Amino acid sequence: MNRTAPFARMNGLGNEIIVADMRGRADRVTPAAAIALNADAATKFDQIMAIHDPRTAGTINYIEIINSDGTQAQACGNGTRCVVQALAAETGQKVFTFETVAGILNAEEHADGLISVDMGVPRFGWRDIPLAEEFRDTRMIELQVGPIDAPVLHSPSVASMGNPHAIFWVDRDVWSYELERFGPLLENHPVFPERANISIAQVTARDAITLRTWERGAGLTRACGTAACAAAVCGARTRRTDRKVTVTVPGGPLVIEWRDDDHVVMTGPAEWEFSGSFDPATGAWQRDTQDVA
Ligand SMILES: N[C@H](CCC[C@H](N)C(=O)O)C(=O)O
Repeated sequence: MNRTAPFARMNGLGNEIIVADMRGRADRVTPAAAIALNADAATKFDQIMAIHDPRTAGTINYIEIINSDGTQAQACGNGTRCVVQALAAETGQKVFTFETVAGILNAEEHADGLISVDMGVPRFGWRDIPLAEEFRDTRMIELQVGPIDAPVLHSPSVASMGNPHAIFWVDRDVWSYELERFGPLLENHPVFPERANISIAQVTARDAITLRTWERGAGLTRACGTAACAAAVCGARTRRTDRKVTVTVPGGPLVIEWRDDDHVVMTGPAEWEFSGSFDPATGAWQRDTQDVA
């Protein structure tokens, strides 16, 4: 087996993604390789989307998701759009069915280049999020954090899109909160036994949310697709928003629709940056010469 595997450096609304082509290989991207790639400014990433051979009939690939701290994630919306764009460019296919830890995802690249991913169904039970104790109403759980000299975050909605999310609703500009200070405290709060992605959401219309996210295992990112989905379904559950909303994250807008069949469909862009090859065991990499501008 060749020591190195191809990769594409991409982004989904600024969420920095490495799409690693692990097809035809028996090995996996190691946490050490992820941490080494993230330590290099040129390949610093939020998530690695490792494309493996299919594990379930009817799917074309199994996608393993690794956060920049080396931990595994069950779902990644922006990264899935990057995988779709990379495979569409390679194969000419426009419709895809992937398997991830969170389940089977269907996706499509549209003629305008935007990509829609069916992110599956949201889960709201306290055991599904998961939470460390029983909360009967996950539309709002009692959780408070924040020093007395700053706006306090409290009473989040919680949901799972395969990965855990807490959405703190605010009525001030989302940039007026020190998410870099509160984020790690909340990510690691004991109420979240598997940690959690922490978002601040401001509803600006029945069909519009502004969102910032401190991601589990990655920190502040310019976009979090599953958080946008979680904010959309929690907005509808708490009657703040309709079931189709535009969620504007620092990197740009995502359109999220919580369909009547309970599936959540996210639509947005993906962008290729450069390609290279890397050693999945160590993270040593080199850029492809032909794409150097
Ligand atoms: N940090 C997340 C995974 C990536 C989510 C985000 N990048 C997205 O686009 O959904 C977690 O550990 O659950």
